[in-house]
Amino acid sequence: MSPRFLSRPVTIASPATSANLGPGYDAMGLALAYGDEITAEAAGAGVRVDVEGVGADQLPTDETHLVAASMLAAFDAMGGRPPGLRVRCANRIPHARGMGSSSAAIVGGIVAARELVEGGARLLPDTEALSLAARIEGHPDNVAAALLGGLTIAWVDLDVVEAVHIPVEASVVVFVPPYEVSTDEARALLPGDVPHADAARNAGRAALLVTALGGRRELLLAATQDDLHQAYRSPAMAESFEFMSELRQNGVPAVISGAGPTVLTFSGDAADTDALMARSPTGWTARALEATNVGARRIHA
Ligand SMILES: Nc1ncnc2c1ncn2[C@@H]1O[C@H](COP(=O)(O)OP(=O)(O)OP(=O)(O)O)[C@@H](O)[C@H]1O
Ligand SMILES: N[C@@H](CCO)C(=O)O
Repeated sequence: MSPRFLSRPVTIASPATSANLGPGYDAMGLALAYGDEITAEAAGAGVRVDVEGVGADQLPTDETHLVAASMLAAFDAMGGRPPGLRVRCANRIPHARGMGSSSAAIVGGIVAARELVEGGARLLPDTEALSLAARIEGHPDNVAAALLGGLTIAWVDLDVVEAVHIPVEASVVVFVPPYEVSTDEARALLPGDVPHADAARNAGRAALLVTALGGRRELLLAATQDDLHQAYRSPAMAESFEFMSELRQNGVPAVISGAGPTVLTFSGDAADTDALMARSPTGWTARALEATNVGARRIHA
């Protein structure tokens, strides 16, 4: 039976996310208090998307737009689509930089669709929304953090994606370079196999990271060491890899954010944050951000 669509527009705030956090490749994600807003309404006929901010004049304006496509997939999962859909995106998350722009679009779209359907939360609960979002994105780490907020650890059993949400307090600085690297390009650089010793080391560091982010800040440098993906990807992001390595040599817990090329550091008090911001390479944008324990959510109507 086709669902009943609500007539009022909804606005969703969808957070940026940093995946991997060093050793947690394809599993760990952290939601950041910075993001995009999506306003959507089941109205008119056909699909129309307006974009302001990042991606305006570049992104499609029809049903192939990632937010619209994710909304349509969510409507299908809930039993049917409305005759028309109007979407307005106010984008702040930079694209193809490793800050989870595609996950914010996918999860924001799914949550918007859910809010436009009577009983949407029952028809598409978080458990199912997460698997749907991960299917669209191709891996679960960013979408889990975008949906649930906080620090998330996601895993996949057959086709079902599950995740735990761990509330955290964390301050970070993101250093966004002026160049893009798409996730597809960064994933294509990874080898099919890795040495057993590297995998074993990563497992230990990822486990340690949960404790480090739980308050044992002195462990963060050791806990963010990665041997599975960052170095393999360095040919596509040489400046980022070099900057991250230099920071780590100076004792700063720095990682490549997501699939890169943004570099993320965990920071301490305001003075530490200011000192880190001052190290931003010329032409890059440094931003001090807090983690948020809230995922994509309705903020108006
Ligand atoms: N708000 C958006 N609206 C529509 N399409 C988007 C939006 N954000 C991202 N995209 C699409 O996703 C692409 C970027 O996705 P990609 O997975 O390569 O990087 P990312 O999500 O920014 O980084 P990462 O996954 O490493 O954190 C963009 O080039 C665009 O095609
Ligand atoms: N785990 C993913 C995150 C980027 O979306 C990767 O590193 O490719």
